Amino acid sequence: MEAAVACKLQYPTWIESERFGRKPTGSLSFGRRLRKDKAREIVSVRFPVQTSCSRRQRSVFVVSCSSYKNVSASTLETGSIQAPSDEDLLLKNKSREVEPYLNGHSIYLVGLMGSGKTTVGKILSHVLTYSFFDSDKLIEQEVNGLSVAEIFKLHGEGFFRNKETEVLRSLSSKKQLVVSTGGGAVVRDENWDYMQEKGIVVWLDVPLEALAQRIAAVGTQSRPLLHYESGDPYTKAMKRLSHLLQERGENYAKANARVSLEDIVGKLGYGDVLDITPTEIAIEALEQIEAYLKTEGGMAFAGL
Ligand SMILES: Nc1ncnc2c1ncn2[C@@H]1O[C@H](COP(=O)(O)OP(=O)(O)OP(=O)(O)O)[C@@H](O)[C@H]1O
Ligand SMILES: O=C(O)C1=C[C@@H](O)[C@@H](O)[C@H](O)C1
Repeated sequence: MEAAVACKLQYPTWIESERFGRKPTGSLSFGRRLRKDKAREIVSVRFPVQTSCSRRQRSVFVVSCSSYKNVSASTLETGSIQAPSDEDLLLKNKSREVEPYLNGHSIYLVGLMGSGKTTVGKILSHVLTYSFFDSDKLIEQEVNGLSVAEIFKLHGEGFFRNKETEVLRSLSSKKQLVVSTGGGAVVRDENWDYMQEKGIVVWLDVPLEALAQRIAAVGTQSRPLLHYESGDPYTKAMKRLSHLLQERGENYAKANARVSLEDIVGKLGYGDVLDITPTEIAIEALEQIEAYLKTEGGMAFAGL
């Protein structure tokens, strides 16, 4: 067992050096002699063949360990190693390409709750060196630090929507922002006027099943619009989100740019939208923003 633990601690460094030293596919193995019983410990690491279309370099590995006399290997560790530099570099390059077209305009992310507006928004703001704001958080600050769920409960949805419009108005005159908006911000026309005064609106279009899975993973407590449904968190989220998408689908579709996770799966050759990283979504967002800004309407908007 001690030997097993030692392997576990030692191998990540070894795997890393192998990974960069040679193509991380196929399998590798080596052994060493254990001092006490002179048994030979065999360690093997398996890397599957990589898909070349991926924007990231991820190697899934399986580390197993067995003694010489008992060759049935027990798996010590499975996992994946990611080289973030590829994705990060692509993101950086894309942002450099898009910046002149963007010309300082803000980015407003819209989409159903759980679509990743905050997660992706923070990545975009960081790479563009823009300021990040979450409109739900700004509303909470305005209302003495009450949570969105408490605001709904104490003051009602109408009050919350008015605060949301006030917050968007206060941001509308500013440039170089990335704003994660509330899921329902798209329903009021005046909110669109504020968002588009100096900003581009980007819709994160995520399949409902993926949204419901993400929301179920963190629970539905902080999301008051899901409280009316019955069932387990996944079922509650699915029911409510499908209604909301029916109600708001046309509004989301008014966005200047759409980032479809299903399209990304197709582009990158992945099996599932759950395989897409937030950075890959941020890259796609920049690509879609660039495509919009290269249209006649987009160029006129950005003053180019
Ligand atoms: N690409 C992704 N893959 C997996 N999980 C993600 C991804 N993007 C976001 N998540 C997770 O989904 C949850 C919701 O993400 P996030 O808070 O960014 O969404 P949101 O659109 O801002 O939600 P809300 O409008 O409800 O505030 C979080 O737990 C986050 O970690
Ligand atoms: O979809 C919605 O209407 C909402 C989404 C959240 O971001 C919050 O703005 C609030 O819970 C309402």
